[in-house]
Order: sequence, then C-alpha cells, then structure tokens
Amino acid sequence: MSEPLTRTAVSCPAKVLVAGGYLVLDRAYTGLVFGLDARIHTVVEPLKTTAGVSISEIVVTSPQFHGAIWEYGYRSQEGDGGIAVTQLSVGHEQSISASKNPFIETALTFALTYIWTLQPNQRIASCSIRILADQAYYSNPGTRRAADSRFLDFNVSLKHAHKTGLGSSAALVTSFTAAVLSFYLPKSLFDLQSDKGQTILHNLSQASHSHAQGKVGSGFDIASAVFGSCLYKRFSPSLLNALPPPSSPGFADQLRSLIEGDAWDTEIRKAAIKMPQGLRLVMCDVDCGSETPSMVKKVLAWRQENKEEAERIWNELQRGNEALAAELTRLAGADLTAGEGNDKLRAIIQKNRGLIRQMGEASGVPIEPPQQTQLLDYCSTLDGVIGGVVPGAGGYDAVVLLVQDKEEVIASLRKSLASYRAEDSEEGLKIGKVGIIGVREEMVGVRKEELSLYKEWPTTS
Ligand SMILES: Nc1ncnc2c1ncn2[C@@H]1O[C@H](COP(=O)(O)OP(=O)(O)OP(=O)(O)O)[C@@H](O)[C@H]1O
Ligand SMILES: C[C@@](O)(CCOP(=O)(O)O)CC(=O)O
Repeated sequence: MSEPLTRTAVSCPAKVLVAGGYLVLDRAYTGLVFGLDARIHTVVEPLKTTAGVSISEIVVTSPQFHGAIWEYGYRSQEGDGGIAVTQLSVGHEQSISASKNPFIETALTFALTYIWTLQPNQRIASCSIRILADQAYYSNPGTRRAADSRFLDFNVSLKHAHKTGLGSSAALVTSFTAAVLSFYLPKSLFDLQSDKGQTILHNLSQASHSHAQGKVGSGFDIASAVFGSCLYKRFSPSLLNALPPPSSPGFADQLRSLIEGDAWDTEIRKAAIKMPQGLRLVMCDVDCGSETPSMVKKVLAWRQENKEEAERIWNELQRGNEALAAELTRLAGADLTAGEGNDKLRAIIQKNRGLIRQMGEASGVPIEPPQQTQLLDYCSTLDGVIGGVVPGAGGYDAVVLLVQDKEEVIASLRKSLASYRAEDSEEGLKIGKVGIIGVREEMVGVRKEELSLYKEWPTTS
C-alpha cells in the first residue's frame, strides 16, 4: 500500500540579474544572480470528491486574481508519450484559449510525465493546486483579507496585472513542479531537501519553462528559484533540442533520461556570491516599459555581425562582473572593525556601467539609456548608496541599487526618489515615477512551507 497523499506546500524566490545580462546567454560567460525575498508558493492537496466518485481532474487556482482557475483532465499516451493534459472548460465565462496559462499547463505536463515514468503502474490521483504570490511581483496594490495576511487580493485578472519583472513565471514553474513532485512521490524517489532532488527539480523546471517560453532564456531565473543567489553558467542550449514534443512517442522516456542524466552542464557557484554584512540590494520600479525578447534579438544580431568589437566588450564586462562578485564575497568575509570602505565596489560598478553603455550604444539597444544613466548617477550621489545598475536585459523599467543596510538610508532614498524628476530629454521615452519595491536579496532558494501560511486562502475544491 502506498502512503496517503498529504497536503504539501513549496515556495521559490524572485530573482535579479545584477551582472551578466546578455553575456549569460552564452556558456562562455557567467551571470551574477541574487534571489529576492518575494516568493511564489504552490500548495497541492487531494481533490475532495463525492464519496464513491472517482475522477481524473486537477484544478489549479491563483485565487489572488479574478477568474484565475484552470481545470485539467489528464491521461497517459500511447507509445511512451507521457501524460497529456487537456484544459476543461469552466462554465462559459471565457473561452479556453483566452484563459490558457501555458506555464501551468506545461509544468503540469512535464511533472506528471516524470512522475509516471517513476511509478508507471500507479494511478495519478486527482488534486487541487493553489498558487499564492507575494505582493512585490506586481505593482497592483493588493488588499488584505486579515490584518496579518501575507498574501493579498490583487482585484484584477492575471492579464491585467502589472508585473515588476521579478521572474514570476520562473518562480511559479519551479515551486509548482517542486510541490507536485513532493506531493505524489515518496521521499525515496524525490527528496526536495537533497542535492539530487534539487538537481532533478532544476533540470525539470528548466525543461518545462524553456518549452513554455519558446526557448529564449539562459535559465538564470530557474537556477536562482532552486538554488537561490549564485554565479550561474547556463546549460548548453542543444540539451533540450533532442527532446520530442510532449505526447509524442518517446517523450516520457527521453524526458526522464534527460532530467536524471549527467548531460547537464549547468554550473552553479553559490559560494562565489555573498552580500557583505551592512549592505543590501534595493530594487526600484521605473514607470516605463521595455521589451526583453526584441532587445535580446537585436543585441545578439549585432554581436554576430561585429564579432571582434563584441568579443572585446563581452570579455571586459565578464572580467568586471567577476571582479564585482569577488569584491562582494571578499567584503563579506572581511573584518568590519578594520573600517574598510566601499570605494573599490563603487569603482567596479562605474566601470561595468561604462561597458554596458558601450554595448547598448554599439548595438543600438537602450540597455542603459540616458534616462537611466541620469537616474543611476543621481542615486549614486545619495547618502549610503554605493552604486546601481540596470538589471537583467536593462531598459527603462527598473534599476537595482547596492546600499548601506540602514533604515535611515532607505527612508531618505525613498524620499529622494519620490521627488526625483528626470530632466527633459530631446528624444525617447520619459521615465515617470520611481518607486522602491519591497524586496531585498535572499540567499535561500526552494523551500518547503508551513501550511498555516495559507489559512485565509481556502481551497476551492
Ligand atoms: N501568480 C500567478 N499565478 C498564475 N500564473 C502566473 C502568476 N504569475 C505569473 N504567472 C504566469 O507567468 C506569466 C508571466 O511570465 P513572464 O515570463 O512574462 O513574466 P516574468 O517572469 O514576471 O517576467 P521577467 O522575466 O521579465 O521577470 C503570466 O502570463 C502567467 O502565465
Ligand atoms: C538578457 C538576459 O541575459 C537577461 C534578461 O533578464 P531579465 O528578464 O531582464 O531579468 C536574457 C537571459 O539571460 O535569459
């Protein structure tokens, strides 16, 4: 007899790529990614059904958003095609195609298929899955259900939610995959606390996120969702190319071999990045938008056509990024009583920004556009601010600052940003309000959670 299935909850952190944007798409370079203390949680539990009625249905809800409910049927496919998941219609409020959530559907397909390969003769029981996200992922102001509730009602549909760029889909796919595997599999087959369990979770989440996203990212966001802050070298993109599409013959077996096999060449160095005591990150949301995929395409096309110049910038920036990681780590271990300053950090950040601007100007992509240069220069003159950069792909929508970890520094930064007015520029976008997002760095990645966290969010089943 197998153990009865019990309610399981897992969370994963948000991310910020502090250094290595664009470079990290190529295995020859690394990205310095910090996890952030905003998390997406997934809770899985048995689906309550009328006594004697046995159905095969998985109901997923994201109850902080209007109409965010997805019901799936699932069945095994001929020819080792794994488990196919089909969205069922819920009432007649909206068409299925309008309500599709490709990240959830793909994560479910990949996770159930992997489970099926491990327990081919065991029926996959119905379950109910809830997703709960911290406020910082969205700039829509949430409302509280109780004075102490951690999760808020966002009072909009997911389609109308305004994301702050903290990697919601990666934290979602990873916590969803971890919770589903932990729910269905005994510890002997999947143990989230073990290195092997985390490697399997990483590989499976990379495969499904990449499939849902259309294979565009380096995967640094999934790596930090699993392992927390780290220096990240991506996997070879070719690894995923050989996988047949879900449901097609051989998908299940090849997915399992890929996930458990040793072909993965991702390199995660957790010890190579630390936050010195007395410093912290501050994320700022800039009221303006950028389009990451088209920026990536343009930068990569420029690099392809200007190999020599690109190689010079990429290599210099890689050295600068390594210097940044090394100095943060060195300061984290240094004797604070020696009164060491942060001048070296300041200089490294300034130099790296110069190279990022070169990369942007040469490729014609606004990675650190003049409006952000102005904002970052302004922030760098404020008390307690060491420096700042445009995170990830850059653009107009965010900056990340390295500051002294003191309440008075944050309070005065908040005040300065509230009154910050960008100088009028002749051309391009004008940045609007700059706000501080309520997050800071976090070293821990995936984590099992206590069920009491979700008491105001009853299951719909
Ligand atoms: N709380 C949630 N519940 C259900 N699905 C969600 C939730 N948050 C995000 N998603 C899914 O993730 C998608 C957003 O992913 P996308 O990659 O565009 O954003 P992101 O990961 O936050 O962005 P970035 O990589 O710029 O940080 C949504 O369209 C939705 O499908
Ligand atoms: C440009 C890139 O290197 C970073 C994008 O980061 P973000 O989504 O802007 O946080 C792409 C990637 O690594 O997936």
